[in-house]
Amino acid sequence: MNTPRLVTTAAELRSATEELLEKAAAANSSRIPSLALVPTMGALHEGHASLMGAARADNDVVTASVFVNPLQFDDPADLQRYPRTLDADLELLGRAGVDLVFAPSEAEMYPGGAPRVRVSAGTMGTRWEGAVRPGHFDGVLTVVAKLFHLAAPRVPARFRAYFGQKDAQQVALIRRMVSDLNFDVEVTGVPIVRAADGLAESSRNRFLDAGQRQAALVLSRALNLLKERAAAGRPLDLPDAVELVSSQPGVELDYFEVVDPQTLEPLAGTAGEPLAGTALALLAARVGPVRLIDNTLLP
Ligand SMILES: Nc1ncnc2c1ncn2[C@@H]1O[C@H](COP(=O)(O)OP(=O)(O)OP(=O)(O)O)[C@@H](O)[C@H]1O
Ligand SMILES: CC(C)(CO)[C@@H](O)C(=O)[O-]
Ligand code: BAL
Repeated sequence: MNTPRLVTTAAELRSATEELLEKAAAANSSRIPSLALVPTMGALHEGHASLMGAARADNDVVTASVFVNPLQFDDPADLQRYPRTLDADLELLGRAGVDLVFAPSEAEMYPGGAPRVRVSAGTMGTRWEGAVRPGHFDGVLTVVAKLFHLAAPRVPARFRAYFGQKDAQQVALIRRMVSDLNFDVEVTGVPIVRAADGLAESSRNRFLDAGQRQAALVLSRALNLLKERAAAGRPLDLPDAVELVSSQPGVELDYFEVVDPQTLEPLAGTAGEPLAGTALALLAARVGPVRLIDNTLLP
């Protein structure tokens, strides 16, 4: 097993990145090396391992960050109980072949306290997850912008960043930020990893008991139903899928919509007509102590 190098300050991250990129450039002088950044909040699982695997397959140097970003939590209790498991995370990152782990303290990331100037996610960040967690996406984009600046190569290299499709609204917003604000980074979205029972892997799944987990399976079942209908060219009948979830005891639906995958605007005609083109079905629900999100691309 490779042991990743753990750095906790911006200065260490910069010099370790430069050293690894120079080594990669010397080992293969026929092309410029590539650097991958995989941002996480830790408590890593198979979903994260898949992100690391995608980054490892395509790049010379892979950096993962582990930072529970207080700016993106609107609920202090959620922030306080967010699982922090750095030792186990380092083991997983080692097995995944990650080179460098950036795990800064809050004081390192926000030396002056909460930043007064932030990236605004605009109206795209006030829908769906943003409606339920006000300010969440401003917090996400602000920390991601900072991580891009901190991790970016300062020697010639391609720079790529990897995010999971599980957080589909987050990936769409990060892509918009990169294009609207001219960040020099290529964004890759990695498919959702699910447990054998169909539940999308999430750090928060550990808070579900067996009955709650069983109830939560209705979410992926409802998304699959839409996927099957879309693949067969049949009307989606979204209200029927919404009813399937709403009638499951123990599951409280926050939203369930079919939207444009880039703009996240709702698509018309999701009840009676077959789908024209591609779409994203996305939902969030509260199950026992946790909020779960899930989505699928259609068809
Ligand atoms: N099941 C999954 N499949 C693919 N990517 C995932 C999965 N779970 C998380 N990711 C991705 O990993 C990155 C880090 O996510 P994060 O650390 O918030 O994990 P998480 O499990 O989504 O946590 P939580 O759901 O509790 O917030 C994000 O880009 C996220 O989309
Ligand atoms: C992208 C991210 C690491 C920013 O804190 C977080 O939102 C996450 O883990 O998805
Ligand atoms: N993966 C999204 C991080 C959060 O729930 O804050």
